[in-house]
Amino acid sequence: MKRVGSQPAKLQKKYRAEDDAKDPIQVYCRIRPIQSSLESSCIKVVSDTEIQIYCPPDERGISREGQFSYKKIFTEYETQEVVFQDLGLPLIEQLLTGKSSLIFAYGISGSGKSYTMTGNQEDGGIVGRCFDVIFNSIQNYQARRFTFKPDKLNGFDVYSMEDALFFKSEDFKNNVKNPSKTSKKKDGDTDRIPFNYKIMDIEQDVAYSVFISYVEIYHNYVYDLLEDVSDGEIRRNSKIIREDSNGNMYVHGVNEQEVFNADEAFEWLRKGQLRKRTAPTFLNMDSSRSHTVFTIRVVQAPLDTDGVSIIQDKKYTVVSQLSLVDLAGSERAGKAKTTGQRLQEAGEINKSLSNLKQCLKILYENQSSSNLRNIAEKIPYRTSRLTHLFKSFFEGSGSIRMLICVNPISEYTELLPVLQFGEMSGSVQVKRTTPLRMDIGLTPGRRKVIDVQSINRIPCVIEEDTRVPQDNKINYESKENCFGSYLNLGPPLPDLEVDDLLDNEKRQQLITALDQRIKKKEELRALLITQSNDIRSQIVVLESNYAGAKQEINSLQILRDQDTNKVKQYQNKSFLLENELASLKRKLEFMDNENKRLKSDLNAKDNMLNQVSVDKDLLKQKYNTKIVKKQEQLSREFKDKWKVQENEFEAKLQDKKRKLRHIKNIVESTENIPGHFSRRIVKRTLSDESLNKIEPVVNNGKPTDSKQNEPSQATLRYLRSRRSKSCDPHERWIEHKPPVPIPLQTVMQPKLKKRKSITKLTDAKTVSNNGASKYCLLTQGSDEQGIPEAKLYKADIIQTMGGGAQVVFNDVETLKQDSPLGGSPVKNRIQAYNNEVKAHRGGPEDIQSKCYGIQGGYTPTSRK
Ligand SMILES: Nc1ncnc2c1ncn2[C@@H]1O[C@H](COP(=O)(O)OP(=O)(O)OP(=O)(O)O)[C@@H](O)[C@H]1O
Repeated sequence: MKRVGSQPAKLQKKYRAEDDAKDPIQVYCRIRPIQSSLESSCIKVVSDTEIQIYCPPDERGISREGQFSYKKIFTEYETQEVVFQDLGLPLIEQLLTGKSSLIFAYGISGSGKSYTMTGNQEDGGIVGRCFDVIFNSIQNYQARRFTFKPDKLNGFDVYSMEDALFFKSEDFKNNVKNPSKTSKKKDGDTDRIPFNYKIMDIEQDVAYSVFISYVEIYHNYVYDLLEDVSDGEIRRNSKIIREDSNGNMYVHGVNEQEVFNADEAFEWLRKGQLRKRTAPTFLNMDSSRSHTVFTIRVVQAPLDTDGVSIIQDKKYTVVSQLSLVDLAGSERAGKAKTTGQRLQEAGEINKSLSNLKQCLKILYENQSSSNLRNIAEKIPYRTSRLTHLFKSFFEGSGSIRMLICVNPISEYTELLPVLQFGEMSGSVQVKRTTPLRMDIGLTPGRRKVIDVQSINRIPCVIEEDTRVPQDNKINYESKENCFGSYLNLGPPLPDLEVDDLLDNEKRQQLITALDQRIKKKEELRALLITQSNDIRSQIVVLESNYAGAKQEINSLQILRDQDTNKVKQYQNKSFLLENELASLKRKLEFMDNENKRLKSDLNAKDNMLNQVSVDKDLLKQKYNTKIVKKQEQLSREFKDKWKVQENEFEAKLQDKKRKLRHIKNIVESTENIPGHFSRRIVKRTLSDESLNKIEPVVNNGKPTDSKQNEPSQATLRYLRSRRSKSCDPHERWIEHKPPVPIPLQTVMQPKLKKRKSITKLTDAKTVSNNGASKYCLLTQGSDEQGIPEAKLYKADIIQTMGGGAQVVFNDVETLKQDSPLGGSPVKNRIQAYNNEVKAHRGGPEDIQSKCYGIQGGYTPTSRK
């Protein structure tokens, strides 16, 4: 016989040691629908396996977001059925093949964990659907009630049919005595809608029994929710967790109920839920205050060679379990608004959840490649009952699935750790438990043979009506003998003794009866053949119909799948669009506020600008009046100064006029100077009319010919002029001198004792190598009035460290010939000379030009 399932302890351990394969914890995420249109979601579904959460910008304009990936994301539109098919159904298949699994729902309070795990009457959750699928699948292969009984050590004892019948009668008596302990439907309980799904491919040569238990972990104590206490009884004893001989953890002494159909199991679930501790909080009106663990255990034992009875050997019994855990929600006291007892509960819940997180984290770190030292840190399973109970799962006694439930209206900071924990858990690996097939040497298909023969249906799997007797009355109607008249070949054979064969009459009766039977047999055979043929042809028709229907179903399924996918895509799209719309709305709101703020800023600045311009105008006005006042004051001062200066100039003018008059008098008195006092006189052109007037030279009171009397002419001479050296020495001059000699002091060149004269300065060594300490640059030019002047720019020569010299100018000396009467004597002399030349050539004679002619043109030479 080929068997699928977890094996007896020793065998299992042997196989596990050989098998090092590991699987990651499969993490799913379900998003709860938003209940009010006013609430906005902070979750965006990116794909089937990825979601994004984001946090709207805070007051500093910083927004945050995070992306997480899981095995699958169930959006708010996914139904309970879809969630079950993806999450629960594969685990039921495993369960029936003897493999254990664990599902736990994790999330913040009010995120939909209980809704997903247990659901409600109309829309059952994973637990209820598990019952339906299990019983739909095994209904023809169930063992008689009480064939298996828990041995209190997490195993099961197998009993014979007689023992089972005995236990059954005992149980029946108990139920009759204590009707309150039997579960009854209450008035008002609506009928739940069963989930019609059946696993077809299950092992048939075994008999199955299903046991359920339901515990809660409250304040780190384990309580049995199906404990055999009457409903009014308040307190139950806490249970302890133990390890069985296979290393599996179990709740010692827990009440395991054998159930025969989904309704019965559902009744127990309902009963347990009534006992479960819940309380209203701000986050959830029916908040779980404890972690609950619903365990379904399937016990399987192989049928014997005949396919009739179960092999009563414990070592061939296979037990697998599915634990469905609804964790209490993590909650912040502030948000849940809990106080007193609720606050204490929340503290305990958070403590056990954080230990669960810690265990998985250490498991992950021990497994991760970054753990280079390869030293596994001890995992604190025992710190909390929750992790202690599932220690064996984390160590590889079954597969684990986690469902992260999220409420999209939760805050970013609340969601972040939940989603991070989920993502991290998805990286934790647990040992793979492959269902092992053990050949116990029996022919497969034993049950089928018996079924086909339809003889004596397997007593061990005949199900009696297991329902609780209505009104405590026993229903004695047993199932009808189904073999009926087909096996009756005719009238009964006459009772014969051996001696009766000698009696002809009796022998004839026997022969007739046998003939009738033979005839009946022939008839039956013919009937069988016709019926077989009919059935065959019907089967052929049915098969062809079936093939057609199957094809049609397949094509319909394909169409349905396509439609479903399309619908999903549209749903996702619309969800994304809604999210985008919401975020755009938020942005718009933010921009509106910003706009308003900027407008008010602008207005304030406008007002400020107006104020500033008013201030400016006032200031301008103030300064304008000040300027006007200042101008008036300045013009008054200027007028005063002007008057003073005018008076000064007037005084100076008068003084000059007086001096001129004095000179004039001197000049007029020259007629009395003896003729032999020949002297050089320079005639000046005077601005003063009286001075400009040149009077003719008078000789003894008589006017003389100008040419004749040239040397004795009385002319205005410039007293400081110097005789030019360029005059020809051979010329002979008549010198007309004034009576009083005038000192000649004009020096137009410097007198430098030790000097070197140069005309060009091209080489710096000329200055540096001559041992000179002074430098003089001589320039010659004329001033604004055209009077020639020589300028001496004097400097010190300072020797530098590099062997050069630096010339530092520190003085300017200007040499200029000036006349007390103004004008340029040199210029006048040049003019006079030119006139003289003209006069010599016989041009018009003029006393003034003659005077200049005597003096000759002297151009001061410049020294360099
Ligand atoms: N997918 C869903 N569809 C419709 N309603 C939902 C869904 N998920 C949750 N709800 C509703 O949200 C409410 C809270 O859900 P539930 O009690 O399952 O939260 P919880 O996570 O178990 O909370 P706690 O941890 O406090 O027990 C319930 O009224 C439930 O009906």
